[in-house]
Amino acid sequence: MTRETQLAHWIYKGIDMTYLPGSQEQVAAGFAGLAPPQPVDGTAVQAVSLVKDYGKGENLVHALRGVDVAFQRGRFTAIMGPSGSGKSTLMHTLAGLDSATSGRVLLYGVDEAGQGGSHKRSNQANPTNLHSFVDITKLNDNQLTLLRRHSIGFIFQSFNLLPMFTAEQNILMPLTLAGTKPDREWLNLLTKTLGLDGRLNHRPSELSGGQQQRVAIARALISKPAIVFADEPTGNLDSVSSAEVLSFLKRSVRELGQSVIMVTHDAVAASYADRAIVFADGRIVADESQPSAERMSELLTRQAEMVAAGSFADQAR
Ligand SMILES: Nc1ncnc2c1ncn2[C@@H]1O[C@H](COP(=O)(O)OP(=O)(O)OP(=O)(O)O)[C@@H](O)[C@H]1O
Repeated sequence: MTRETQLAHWIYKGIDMTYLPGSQEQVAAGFAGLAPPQPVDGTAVQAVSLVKDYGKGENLVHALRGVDVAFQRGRFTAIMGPSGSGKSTLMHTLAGLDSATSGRVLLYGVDEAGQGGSHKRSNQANPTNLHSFVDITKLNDNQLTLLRRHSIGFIFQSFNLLPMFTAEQNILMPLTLAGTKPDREWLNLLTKTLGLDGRLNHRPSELSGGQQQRVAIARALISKPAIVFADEPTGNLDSVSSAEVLSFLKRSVRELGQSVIMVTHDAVAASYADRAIVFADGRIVADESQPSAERMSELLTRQAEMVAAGSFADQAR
């Protein structure tokens, strides 16, 4: 089982999905004793001095070396960088799938029950209470489960749909597991925007790769999450399906007000984003707005050359 499949299993199928009623007290414990952060207008999620080390002694690896970055609401951000630079670690730590060694991860627009703000009642993702936040590094496992279920959407490279269920059942899975009724209007808007009308009764094996990924996008958006994380969402798709999926991700940001952070190796995929961050050796080394494929290729080539020249070798581990 790959790490990605394990994560998907954990999020959508595993014991972690045992229904837990979302009580105020459960999650409120995660807010106790927190100093207010420096609010950055329009921030969806923010890493503050985020450090992640793996292993110990000779095996110590500094995957994140004190990362400070804020991701805006209603924006599409790409994270790029050479293999092993820390992209997945950042995403997993921001999403509460991996614990931080030190630092904070502030998720904004989430109320004290970890269930998102007033955006839950509208067809837009933007919460009105911009300054309500949770430091997810302070939450326990049950609190993180609730938070992920209600406020975070995930899109994986290998779709991770459940083969025995229809497209509609897969889309509704996060709500089914949470014991929540679907907002039919939102479901209709999502399936229409994603071009899934007429495909809802099909099982994953009856859908193309691109269609399966669009079902996975709808599943990620169905709970109107505060933030959506996409890990190489086009990694298993041909160029036509990739372009389709990236256009839908862009539309979900433009038209549905969603906030998307995508890890990708593909400079063309990054060019669909409003902003692209380049990672190297656990640090941000470039931050581009309105990235072009050419500019991102150039930055990635430069980083690859630095890795090949051993520029990070003295800091390795
Ligand atoms: N569970 C783990 N245990 C030990 N080291 C790990 C673990 N996960 C990641 N690392 C190490 O942390 C560093 C960052 O890894 P990470 O997977 O975040 O990089 P990445 O940029 O996402 O790479 P890729 O593009 O290849 O997926 C690497 O040196 C990696 O070997």
